[in-house]
Amino acid sequence: MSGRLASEYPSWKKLQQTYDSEHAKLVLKELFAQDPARFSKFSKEYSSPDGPSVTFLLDYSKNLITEPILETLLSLAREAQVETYRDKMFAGEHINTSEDRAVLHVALRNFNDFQIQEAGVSEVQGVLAHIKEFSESVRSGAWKGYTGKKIDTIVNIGIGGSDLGPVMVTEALKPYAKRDLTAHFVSNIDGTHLAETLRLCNPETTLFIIASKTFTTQETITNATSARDWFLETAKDKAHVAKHFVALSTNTKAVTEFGIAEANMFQFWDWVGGRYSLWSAIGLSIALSIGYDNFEELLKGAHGMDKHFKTTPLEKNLPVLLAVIGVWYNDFYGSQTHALLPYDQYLHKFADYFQQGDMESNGKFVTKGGQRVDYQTGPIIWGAAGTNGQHSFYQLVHQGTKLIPADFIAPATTHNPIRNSLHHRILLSNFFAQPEALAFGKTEEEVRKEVGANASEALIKSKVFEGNRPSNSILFPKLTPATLGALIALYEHKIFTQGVIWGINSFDQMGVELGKVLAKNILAQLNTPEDVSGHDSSTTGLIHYYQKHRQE
Ligand SMILES: O=P(O)(O)OC[C@H]1O[C@H](O)[C@H](O)[C@@H](O)[C@@H]1O
Repeated sequence: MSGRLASEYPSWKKLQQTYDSEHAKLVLKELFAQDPARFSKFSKEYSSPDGPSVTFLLDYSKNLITEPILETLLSLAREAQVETYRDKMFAGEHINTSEDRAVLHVALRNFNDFQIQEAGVSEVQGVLAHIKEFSESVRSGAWKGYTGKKIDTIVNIGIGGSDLGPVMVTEALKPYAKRDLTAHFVSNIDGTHLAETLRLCNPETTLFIIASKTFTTQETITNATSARDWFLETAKDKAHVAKHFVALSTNTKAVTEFGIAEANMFQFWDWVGGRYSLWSAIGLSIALSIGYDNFEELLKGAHGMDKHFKTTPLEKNLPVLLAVIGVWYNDFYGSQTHALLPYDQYLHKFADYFQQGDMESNGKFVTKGGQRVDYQTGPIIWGAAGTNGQHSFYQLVHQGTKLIPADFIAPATTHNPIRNSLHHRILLSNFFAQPEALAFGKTEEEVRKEVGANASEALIKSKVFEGNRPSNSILFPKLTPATLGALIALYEHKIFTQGVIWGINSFDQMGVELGKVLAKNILAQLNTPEDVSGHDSSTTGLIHYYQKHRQE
């Protein structure tokens, strides 16, 4: 984040030399055989420094690293001044330089530990009190709809960071949810998303939460306006909007212009990045679903991880360890992607969430100083809940030609111990088996023994697992709100650390602008073929084909 090219650091050069001369010798099977203490050297148990108890085990021993390699990776983090930039973030310095903004999601979950000077930070507690009061009144039934009925459905209308966090967390913490308060999330501008959701809603008992930091996002404002039209078809009187629409935003003017009173607005600030905003007012749907106390546990769990990140030496600092190991694969092994594989159905949106969290943060080719990087930055993040992925894409992860580092994530205890936790034991046996299979594979010799003398050479080769495919494993006692908070913060700080090493600004998102501008221009040209101008022949041809075939 200093804006320097990472490839100029002495440790980067050393890592390149190490990779060139040693990577062929980095064989997990041998590394484990040579060192019986490998697991204890390369695993760490996290315990929350204070607040609600959170513990988990991070096992990073199945990575293609040795102690000297890890030391050099940590030196790289030091040369890139990760600690200095971390402290600048926590102090409220404007490290988002292109937008001249502080980056203070840590202030949203700060329970009086960090002293942060920035406008708005002193208002955080007031907004939390507003969230508490409002969510309790909706959940208790004290808040009534326009015909005097209690709210039984909430619809969060938002996109990107104003959608993905609330969806992921409400799904993850469903065991804590009020089951008679149904939560829906509408994000896509495709009218189908709203139409299919409204089919499930009763205007008398539905609360719409319009979530948009800017309150100018085309999808959200269009969906919100259509939802209001739908509501008024039944409710008729505009005065009833106040009981059924609230806004989560930084833009008071646009919210009031939309017709939502300031009293029904939950404020946040420009130093909350969209993809880091679930901890802010954007988390209202979470608080409504799981209750304010659980929402606060989520914040406290994250705060514990913030303290860990802020105070722990780099060699024991879990987000930093994940970050530098990721850099090793991304920049030296040439891995293009990183898979997030939670063995927990409740975490089925975890990878979706971190697609934005990571790829919008670190998908940048220019350093903070404006130089084109000469190395890879953010990986492609993807994944799915286990064991589903095993029956679709794991074939490629095991035997394909690409190296795909993966994080396996699982709870020791399930919220649904059906058949005496039989399901969970089967699930976890897979959680243990997959990293083992990836790391150690199956040799040709082993295959030969198994298939017998008559098997063809081709069959034997096709059954070989080369192994040596790296992974991290994260195992925690149970998926509680605080544990989830800590896990999310773990990845947030991993992303931060990698961004600093790569010298990029992880907190702007210029790359989403061009498409928006072009779409606006095209929208004005869609009516008639004569209006279509200024495009290449492909774009023109596509628009003309649409104009010929649409039925509206
Ligand atoms: O919350 P909003 O202002 O509506 O923004 C919603 C989303 O849209 C933008 O395009 C950004 O890329 C995202 O970072 C943001 O989360």
